[in-house]
Amino acid sequence: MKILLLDKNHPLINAQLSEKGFVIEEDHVSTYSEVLDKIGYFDGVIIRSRIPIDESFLLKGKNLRFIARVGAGLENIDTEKAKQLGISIISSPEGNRDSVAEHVVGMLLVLTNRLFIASQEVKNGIWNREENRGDELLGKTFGIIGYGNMGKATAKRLSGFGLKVIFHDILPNLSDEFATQVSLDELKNQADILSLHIPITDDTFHLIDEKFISEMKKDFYFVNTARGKNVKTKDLVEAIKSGKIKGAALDVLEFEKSSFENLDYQNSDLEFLLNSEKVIVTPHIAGWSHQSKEKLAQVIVDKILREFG
Ligand SMILES: NC(=O)c1ccc[n+]([C@@H]2O[C@H](COP(=O)([O-])OP(=O)(O)OC[C@H]3O[C@@H](n4cnc5c(N)ncnc54)[C@H](O)[C@@H]3O)[C@@H](O)[C@H]2O)c1
Ligand SMILES: O=C(O)[C@H](O)CO
Repeated sequence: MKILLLDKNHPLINAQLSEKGFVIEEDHVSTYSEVLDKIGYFDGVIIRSRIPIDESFLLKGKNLRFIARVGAGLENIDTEKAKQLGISIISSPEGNRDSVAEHVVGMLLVLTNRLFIASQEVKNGIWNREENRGDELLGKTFGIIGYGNMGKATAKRLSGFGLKVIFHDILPNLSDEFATQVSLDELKNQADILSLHIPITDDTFHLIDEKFISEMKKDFYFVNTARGKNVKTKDLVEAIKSGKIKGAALDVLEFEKSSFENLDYQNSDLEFLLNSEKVIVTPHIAGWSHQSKEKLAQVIVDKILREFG
């Protein structure tokens, strides 16, 4: 089989698949239309986020048998059309869920213990203990929306903190030893911390908006490592200003360009988030550890070999 590798990834993908007789072409530079011109020659494509796999792409790829995404989110792929055309979609959330879960815990502790602000102050000659008292996690309720790979891995990591972990998911009967499934209303009633772990779809676009936030019974901390577009940023900003959201840890932002490689900085809501003491922001790196780079690659290779080897 001929496979087109469209993004830079761990070299083990190319090495292991070549060894098994797959013919690999690596192309990290061609534009969408240049890729379209040649996609008909390939049996499989491996991507991260550089090129959208839309209907035109899939129709041009007459020989395509699979699209493999090095990562979890599949919003960059027209999965419905692929299904209709009998093209397999392979993703690799098992490869970056540990990294995401550790990132959530890390961001949460930084936020609730004011670690970043306190450290910056000391470095700037300010010794301010009173304003930098931490807010303990012990006894709080951590509410997860979306209990798949990322949500579950996060719940597992939190079990040692004395938190009650609850979650809401559209699929039933997912409770386990780490967390208890509740209705969305119940989650809104109980949660002191809200963490998103849902995909971005038409149903989850701007799920967190003014209405949702106002229905949260308590003031709460907010963590988002899912997608920026799950949140209506204007409403998030208002809730931080009003104190309803006590602090936000954001790995993803609505203003990311599609390649996840930069931000659209021309926006006043973004400006607020970047300047607010109550907000910490990372550049879409929750699933981007040294280890996940290799694990994601290995998951992709193993799944391709299982199906097509
Ligand atoms: N920041 C990062 O680096 C990073 C890394 C990995 C994944 N992600 C994001 O996390 C998302 C989740 O990944 P995953 O592997 O856990 O996906 P998953 O499919 O394993 O789990 C998602 C869960 O959300 C549930 N869900 C869907 N819509 C819902 C809704 N409206 N309300 C409640 N639950 C709903 C699904 O039933 C499913 O159980 C990805 O789609 C991606 O956007 C981000
Ligand atoms: O979906 C994922 O795996 C990460 O967000 C990187 O795209």
